[in-house]
Amino acid sequence: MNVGVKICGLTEERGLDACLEYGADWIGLNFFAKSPRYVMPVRAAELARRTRGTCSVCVGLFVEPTDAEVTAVLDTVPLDVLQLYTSPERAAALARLSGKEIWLSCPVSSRADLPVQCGVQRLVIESRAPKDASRPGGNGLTLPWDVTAGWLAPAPWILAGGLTPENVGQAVRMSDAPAVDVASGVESAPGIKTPAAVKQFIERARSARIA
Ligand SMILES: O=C(O)c1ccccc1N[C@@H]1O[C@H](COP(=O)(O)O)[C@@H](O)[C@H]1O
Repeated sequence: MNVGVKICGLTEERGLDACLEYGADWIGLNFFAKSPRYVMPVRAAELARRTRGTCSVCVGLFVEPTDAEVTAVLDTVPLDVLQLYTSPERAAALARLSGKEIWLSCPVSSRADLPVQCGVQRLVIESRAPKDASRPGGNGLTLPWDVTAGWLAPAPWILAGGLTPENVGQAVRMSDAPAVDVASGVESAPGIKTPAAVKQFIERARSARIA
């Protein structure tokens, strides 16, 4: 099975064009204002429109958003999916409000943290941020990849946290992840993706199970 790839935190065309050229399945736009990868909705709309007519799907990332924040972004940006850092109950409410496909981020540090049920379309299994971190993701931290081996996932899922072109192959093999997500691991600075790293990340994720 082909490993799906999401590249998250795009802020500029050069990085985005690399993601489209090398066939990223999902393009992440970050609407968490405290993130160095935050994009204003008007700018995000320009980037999202560039993906139309390609095979890549646009994902908007939100941290504990209000209804008004989500509605304002959706009024401007043609998003396909909402990736949420919130509770399952709030995710369900935002699914009803937006009518969009919902992904829910699940912070994981051990097997006990893995969800056994799920009311969303996809789970993002991600390293738990340190208590003093300013954001719940995008910190470049890995989780122990073998925690998901043998897990009966209640929904499709994606592995995130500290992935790089150098470690993504081992991460896919150890975790058995069907898809992977990267932000900081393919950047020269927050939000600025390196085309060669994007290419290498996608190639190595895709060939991980063949190697
Ligand atoms: O990237 C951010 O700044 C960010 C801010 C708030 C929540 C999530 C964020 N990023 C997401 O975190 C994971 C892992 O990122 P990394 O590869 O470890 O840098 C990924 O899903 C990003 O989209």
